[in-house]
Amino acid sequence: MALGFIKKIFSFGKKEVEGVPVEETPTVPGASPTVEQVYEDTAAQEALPVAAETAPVAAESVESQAAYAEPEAVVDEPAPEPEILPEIEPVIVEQVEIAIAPLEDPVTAKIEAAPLPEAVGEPDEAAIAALETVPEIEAAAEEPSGAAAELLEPPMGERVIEPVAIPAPEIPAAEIAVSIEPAPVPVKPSSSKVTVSRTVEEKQADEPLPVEPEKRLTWFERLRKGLFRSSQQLGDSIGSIFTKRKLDEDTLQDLEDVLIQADLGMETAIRITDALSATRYGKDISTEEVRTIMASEIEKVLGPVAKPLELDLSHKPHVILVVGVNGTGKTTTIGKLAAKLTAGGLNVMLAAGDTFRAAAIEQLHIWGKRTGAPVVSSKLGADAAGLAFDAWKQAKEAGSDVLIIDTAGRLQNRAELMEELAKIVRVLGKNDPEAPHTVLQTLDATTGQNALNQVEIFRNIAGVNGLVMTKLDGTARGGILVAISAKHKLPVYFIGVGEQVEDLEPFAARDFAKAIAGVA
Ligand SMILES: Nc1nc2c(ncn2[C@@H]2O[C@H](COP(=O)(O)OP(=O)(O)OP(=O)(O)O)[C@@H](O)[C@H]2O)c(=O)[nH]1
Repeated sequence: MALGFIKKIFSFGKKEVEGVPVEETPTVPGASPTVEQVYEDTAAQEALPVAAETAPVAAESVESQAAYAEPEAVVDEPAPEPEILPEIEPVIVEQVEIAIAPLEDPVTAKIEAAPLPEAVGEPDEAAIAALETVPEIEAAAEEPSGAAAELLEPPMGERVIEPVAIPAPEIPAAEIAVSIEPAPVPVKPSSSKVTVSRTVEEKQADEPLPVEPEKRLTWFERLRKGLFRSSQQLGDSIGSIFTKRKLDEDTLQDLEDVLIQADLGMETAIRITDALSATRYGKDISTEEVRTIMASEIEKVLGPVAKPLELDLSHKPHVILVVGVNGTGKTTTIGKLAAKLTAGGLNVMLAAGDTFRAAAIEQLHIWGKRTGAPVVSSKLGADAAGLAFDAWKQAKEAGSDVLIIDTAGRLQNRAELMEELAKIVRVLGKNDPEAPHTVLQTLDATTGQNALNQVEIFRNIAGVNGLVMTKLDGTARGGILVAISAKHKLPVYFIGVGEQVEDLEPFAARDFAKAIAGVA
């Protein structure tokens, strides 16, 4: 990849959603295709290296790769789920009254083979029961006395043929349908009734068809679903404010309170109420109109921060340090991001800077295998800053384009841990005064107001210069991102909308604003 001192900007463009125009990604003439171009190529996406076998062999210098050469099972091959089979219970569907004739002719039972959906697997008790009963019925018919007499002249006036277990291998139950037909037998005139459970055949007709695997929602559907609850609550509150009331000082004040409660922040709340009063003061206004103006104002706040991630590849490696509170999705985001970058043809190296948790190191190795990115790690409890320093050297030697460093999650109020983070930043600067070039903070969308404080402190300590909001597919409260954007104006590069490798999407202001406001 031609680099030199040319500053190449790699940006991840936005896909057009519901009529939103695609933003053009600036490219340098003659430069290699941008990540956006490659990423948007579906074939390239599909060719995303996932299996460990497709991963290039990690650099020899990478420590502990051997230690993490786990069995295949560690990587993302889920064990096949046992088939969930519809349980068929014997049900007496219909009672058939049969006049029993003298026992001259046999009562027959017929077994028919009929293909069933694959989903049926276990031997059906009623089918087995009926099959088991056949020889008994036939035998009884040949010998009218004894067993037949018992079967055909039930003492209680009703008879249910009882199931008897038979060995499954002899009867491929998945392919058997059984019907027991009392006719064509001349039967004994009698008031006796035989109740036949025509269970299996009848029941099959009622059985649900094989269920198709659930269709995965698109990222935008997951975003909407994640924000649905909060946008619905917002809509309900707005509806209750404006029912039979005009837009006046009181309703505007009530609306402002509701918007603040939805984490949108004072600044944006005032912005929305100002926009409303400018055009609709003293008039009736519907919830839909309020929602539409709200979406438009939120988009104005988010538009300037919805930016593609820029990689300055005149620095080799471009260092991305990923920081944030515990469990906000740092490691997962690193894995997703590495997948995007490697799919775009970049050489990526990962560094397991969370030296506190063995599971975190292991998790990063798994992502490394999936994405074909070598992972630098050290033993548990090692100095994280030292690890970051070594990782940079190894990335330099290996000619990596990008080094992504994971860090231990920490609460922003843990001074000693925050100091450790500051040390990582300082140490990286010894190798390359401008490193880390990108300090990415992950924010959990299910967190409310606290996220504002998290950004404040991580920004001061580690120089955060970009954000990723994760878990927007959960029960998310996305409003806080609006407040953070209004206050910090930090670029928001991506949103996380699931746990899978492909569930990282470029942040699109209009989509997000509409999802929060609940506008179609
Ligand atoms: N639903 C959903 N889950 C996510 C998303 N991103 C991360 N997660 C999950 O959140 C959990 C925590 O993610 P991690 O990547 O381990 O978070 P972390 O910040 O590295 O955690 P620590 O190392 O403990 O600080 C995991 O179960 C992830 O699968 C997302 O966008 N959507």
